[in-house]
Amino acid sequence: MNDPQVVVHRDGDLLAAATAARLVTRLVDAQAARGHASLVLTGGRTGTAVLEHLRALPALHAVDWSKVDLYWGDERFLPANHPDRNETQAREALLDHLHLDPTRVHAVEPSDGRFGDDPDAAAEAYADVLAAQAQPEDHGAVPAFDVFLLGVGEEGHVASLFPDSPAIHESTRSVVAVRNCPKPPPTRISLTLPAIRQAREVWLMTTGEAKAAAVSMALTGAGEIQLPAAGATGQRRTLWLLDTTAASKVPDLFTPPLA
Ligand SMILES: O=C1O[C@H](COP(=O)(O)O)[C@@H](O)[C@H](O)[C@H]1O
Repeated sequence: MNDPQVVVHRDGDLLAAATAARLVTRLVDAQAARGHASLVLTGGRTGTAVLEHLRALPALHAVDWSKVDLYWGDERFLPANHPDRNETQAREALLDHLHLDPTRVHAVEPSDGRFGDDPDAAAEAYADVLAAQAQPEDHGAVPAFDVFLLGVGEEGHVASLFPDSPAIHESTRSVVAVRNCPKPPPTRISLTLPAIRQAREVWLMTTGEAKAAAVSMALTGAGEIQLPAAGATGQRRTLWLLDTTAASKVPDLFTPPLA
């Protein structure tokens, strides 16, 4: 497994702007290599801020967005177009302003969708979507995503994998229904750690003093059951993108002083 890399930005706005620029470069490189790219989106404040910055970036159009497969690492299980759905927020922040191929936008079923109010059926259907997109060279039940974006909760959750919840113990399925979440809404759909770990690159992004303890523990040997962010790693790269306050408890080893 690769060692995590840590990049610290002066504040949250700069972090979101720099991550947006980094994302354009990564997607352009993937398309140059294979003709297409894949990106897993996250909900939450930092994830949405990155998409807003992307929208304003002139280099945005260096990416051929019609050849980007978009997925969500987790979704709040709510009716279609609900303002709290991660999909709705991503569409408003960026996706509605791009020329996407709708067949490459892989959203999680809403609670008033094909499976009605049955999160297990919606989770199973999303696992089928991911399996259908996985290529033999991906060696797994989900695609080897180019970039998997993740926010990090104060208690160390990533996607909708909360500490010591049934979902964080999942070792075979790629997508699960999550109930009784400590953060509203209580019912969600989430990719699991085995699915996250299929990604080429995992980028964990967070800001603020309230996240500092979780970030520090994840980087210094916490177990993934108690601190799910500790188990979110990429095949080629695991990148922590932080502002100075979220990084304030990270040992110097990870954040060498600038030359
Ligand atoms: O509810 C969620 O929260 C996390 C973290 O959000 P943040 O606002 O603290 O950045 C997010 O990663 C997840 O996708 C989302 O469903």
